[in-house]
Amino acid sequence: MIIPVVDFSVCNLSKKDADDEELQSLSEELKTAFSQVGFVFLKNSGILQEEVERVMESSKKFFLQPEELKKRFKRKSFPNNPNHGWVSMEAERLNPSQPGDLKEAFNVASFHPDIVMSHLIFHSASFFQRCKDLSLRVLKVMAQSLSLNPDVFLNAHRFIGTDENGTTLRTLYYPPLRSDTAKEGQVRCGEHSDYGSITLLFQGSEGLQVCTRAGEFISAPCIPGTVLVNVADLMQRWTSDQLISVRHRVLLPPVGDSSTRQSLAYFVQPDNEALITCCDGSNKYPPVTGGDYLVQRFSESYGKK
Ligand SMILES: O=C(O)CCC(=O)C(=O)O
Ligand SMILES: [Fe+2]
Repeated sequence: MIIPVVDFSVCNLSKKDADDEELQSLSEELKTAFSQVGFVFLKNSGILQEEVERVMESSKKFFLQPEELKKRFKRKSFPNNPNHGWVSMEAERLNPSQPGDLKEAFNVASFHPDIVMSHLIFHSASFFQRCKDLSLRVLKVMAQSLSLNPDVFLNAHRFIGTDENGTTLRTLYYPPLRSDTAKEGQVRCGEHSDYGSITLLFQGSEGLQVCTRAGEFISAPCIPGTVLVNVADLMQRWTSDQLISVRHRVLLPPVGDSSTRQSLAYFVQPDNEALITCCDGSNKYPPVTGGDYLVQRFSESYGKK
């Protein structure tokens, strides 16, 4: 199995409307990718490599600062949005059965005026908007690909970028490390599937592994200029398992490799109040609101140590 590369030109961010015929083949390609692999690379989305690099560079400056300074931005210290802020090394375990992940992260989840406008947030605010625009385009084609009302997913994503919606731009920093000093079972990012509707991922270098339907992990290549999009758990539930949310992880670097790794993940979440019911009317899963589902999933990855 390989992750397909699909040309998103017809819905490129610089374009207004797509031609129906061209949309038809794009939606078929997306449906095949999302129902069989769960992941797809989009090329010609409109988001440029320079934009990605700018956010990664300003993020790196933030992460290289002394711990004392970063602590001032700690996650859970922003009253408007408890998810906003810095996540320190080993604070999070995406696979709760393993030790804490060897990564740092900064969640950009709120743009409230009283949130300190650091350099990082300044660059990430415009990137957040670009990712929002792209996500809405992807969600629309996804609905079309399942022969649903094209607005069915969009109607539940009206408040991205406000405190009524949990969508987060997460900048991830995996510092250099010696694999032989890691704890037993410890990795850079534990095996997990994402929580929300879809995730956009921009990798600075290779390292991500994706689980196939046969249960083996394959390495996702790093293809500059593309965006890797995956289906997340709530979308799988919403589509009664027609689209699949698959597990993925980032292992330790090979022995002797002391490079840093960076990535940007844009986790798209439905609005807190949006009620997610199986779109085929099957009621295979009970309805749940976007907000309740997210709170439940967060409690698992930051749970008891
Ligand atoms: O860093 C990566 O490439 C993946 C990170 C990831 O899967 C996540 O944070 O959910
Ligand atoms: Fe993930």
